Amino acid sequence: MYEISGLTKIYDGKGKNEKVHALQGVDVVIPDNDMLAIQGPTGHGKSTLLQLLGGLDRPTGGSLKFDGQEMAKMGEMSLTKLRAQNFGYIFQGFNLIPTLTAQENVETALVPLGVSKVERRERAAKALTDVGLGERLGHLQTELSGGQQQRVAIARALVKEPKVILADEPTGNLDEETRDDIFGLLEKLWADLGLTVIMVTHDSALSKRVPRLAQIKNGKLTIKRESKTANAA
Ligand SMILES: Nc1ncnc2c1ncn2[C@@H]1O[C@H](COP(=O)(O)OP(=O)(O)OP(=O)(O)O)[C@@H](O)[C@H]1O
Repeated sequence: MYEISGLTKIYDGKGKNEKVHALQGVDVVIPDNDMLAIQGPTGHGKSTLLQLLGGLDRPTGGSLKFDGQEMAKMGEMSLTKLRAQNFGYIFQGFNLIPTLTAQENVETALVPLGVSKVERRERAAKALTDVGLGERLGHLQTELSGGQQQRVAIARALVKEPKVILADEPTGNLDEETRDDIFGLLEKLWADLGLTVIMVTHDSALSKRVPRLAQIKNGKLTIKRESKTANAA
C-alpha cells in the first residue's frame, strides 16, 4: 500500500535558476490490489509520479510511504532492494534488448535479485507461458509483433513476482484490437495474482475500464472515480 502526502518534485529547468514544479503536493492512498489509471494533459506530471512510485527517482518534498517505509528517506541500497523485490515496470516502447531472445530479456529482471541461472531460465519460461508466449521463448524482438513484444515486457515485469506493476502508456504503441488484448491480460493478472496495478494512460477506452481513475493537472492529483476496493480501504 502507498500512503502519499504533500508529494512534490521540482526539476532543474533549462535556464539558470529555472525550476520545473512537476508535482505540487500530491495526496493519495493506493491500497493493495488497487487498479488505478492516471490521466492528464501532457507535461502535467504523470510520468514523474510513476517514476517516484517505482523508486526510480526521488521526491523533492512530502511523504511517499510504501508498506510503511518512507521511500523519500531510504538509502540507495535499500531503495534498490525495494525496487527489485516489489516493483515491475512496463513502458510504452517495451524497452526490450534487441540482441536478446524473449526468454533472455525476461531473465534480465532476475539478475539483480541474485537468482541462479537455472532458476532464471525456469521462471522466465513460466512467466512467458503465463502471458501466452510459451511457444516464442527463443524469438528476438524483430521476430515478434507489437502485442507480443508488450507481452514479453509484461512477463519481464512479472517474473520477479512483484507486488506492484507500474505501467507508462502500456497500450500506447498498439492498435485497437491488440490494446484490448493487452489490457485484458493485465486485468487477468491483476485479478489472479492480487497485484496492485498503476498505469498512466491517454487512452479513454482504457480509462473507462479501470476500477479507479485519477487525473493529474498542474502537478496535482484528483480522484475522478473510486473503486469499491478503494472505498473499503
Ligand atoms: N528529468 C527532467 N528534467 C527536467 N524537467 C523534467 C524532467 N522530467 C520531466 N520534466 C518536466 O516535468 C514536467 C512533468 O513531466 P512528466 O513527464 O511527468 O509529464 P507527463 O504528464 O507524464 O507528460 P506526457 O503525457 O507528455 O508523458 C514537464 O514540464 C517536463 O518537461
